Amino acid sequence: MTALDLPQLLNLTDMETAAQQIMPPDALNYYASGANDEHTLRANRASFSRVKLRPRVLVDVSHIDLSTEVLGLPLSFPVGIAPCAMHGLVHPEAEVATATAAAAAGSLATLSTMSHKPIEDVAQAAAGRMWFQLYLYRDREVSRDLVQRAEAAGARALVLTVDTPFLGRREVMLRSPLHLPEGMSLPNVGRRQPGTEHLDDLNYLNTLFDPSMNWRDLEWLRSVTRLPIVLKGIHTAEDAALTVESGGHVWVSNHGGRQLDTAVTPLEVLPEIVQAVQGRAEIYLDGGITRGTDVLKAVALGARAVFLGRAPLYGLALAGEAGVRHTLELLREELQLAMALCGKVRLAELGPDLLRPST
Ligand SMILES: Cc1cc2nc3c(=O)[nH]c(=O)nc-3n(C[C@H](O)[C@H](O)[C@H](O)COP(=O)(O)O)c2cc1C
Ligand SMILES: CCCCC(=O)C(=O)O
Repeated sequence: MTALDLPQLLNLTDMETAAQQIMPPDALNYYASGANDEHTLRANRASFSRVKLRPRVLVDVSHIDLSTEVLGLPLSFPVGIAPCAMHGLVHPEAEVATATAAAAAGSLATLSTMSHKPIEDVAQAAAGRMWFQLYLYRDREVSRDLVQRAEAAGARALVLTVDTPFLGRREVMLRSPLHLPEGMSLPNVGRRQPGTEHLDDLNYLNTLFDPSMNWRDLEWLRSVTRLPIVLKGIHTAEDAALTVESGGHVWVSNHGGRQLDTAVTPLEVLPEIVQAVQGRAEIYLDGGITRGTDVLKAVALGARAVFLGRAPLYGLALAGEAGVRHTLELLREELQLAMALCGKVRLAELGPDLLRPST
């Protein structure tokens, strides 16, 4: 598909369907899968449609302002790109294309530890609009080096993923293991350790993560960086409170349904998390966002911004940077219209009164 064909794709689901028709089977299995029975994967999307909107009328909506700030960085609308591993499975420009698109849209890209492109190249493309996601390795020296490279390259925050002591059980991947194509190495992962030849690529990466990671490791992380720290994978008020006490920001996520199946969905726990945080930290959310109204609902319940996981990957698979741009622009247009139809002109006007919970 070329950039010229993109306007035929009217929404993120059209893009997903089109991308899935052209993606290599390995990439499709890896991107689309969730854990176990995929209940949580489906529930993430369903949680948005269950919440109904209470629009107000007779408001002058001729000018709508979608702008916001995350950790002091201005965003043209409250949507960023979540960290996803291995963009190179679907496009040779990989994370560089994604970051370029995010920068052009006035958005923000979070670079995964498991990227195909080096941190410095992506940071340059992101032009200051990049966060770096960290998987804490057993080998702390490797993690320290990654953190310091990200900081030196201009990352604006560190996103520590806390829901992945071990990778979830994605049965699609067990049936059809991922083998990275020859020459497609991950620059933030050193040479493969001898004695691991029997493991497929995902299972090998899994062995690098440190399952002993706990709250005390945040002190170590703080000692090696001055960047703000965001904890990604918070599901409960209890952990949100601990995050704030440790000086971090809260990213509500169940990893796109890829970790603990039947875990709570981000939208349904957002109210308890907002109450626990009490304005002391920023709160973000990801999982299942495909519509402007989804963004609106998350912001109305207290998220400062939301992040997209799979959707930009489908855009990238279809048309590289232009495809990711299209994903972001569709969502921006939908959000703008949803604001107008709700009688709201600024994000600060969105609150729980806009919503009617499911009965
Ligand atoms: C293919 C794929 C790779 C992912 N890789 C990472 C990763 O490297 N680090 C991380 O913290 N989260 C990772 N995630 C989780 C996403 O950051 C995000 O939480 C999730 O995809 C959001 O749900 P959505 O796909 O429904 O938007 C990955 C998700 C997918 C689909
Ligand atoms: C070993 C890479 C893990 C990436 C990840 O977080 C995911 O696939 O969900």
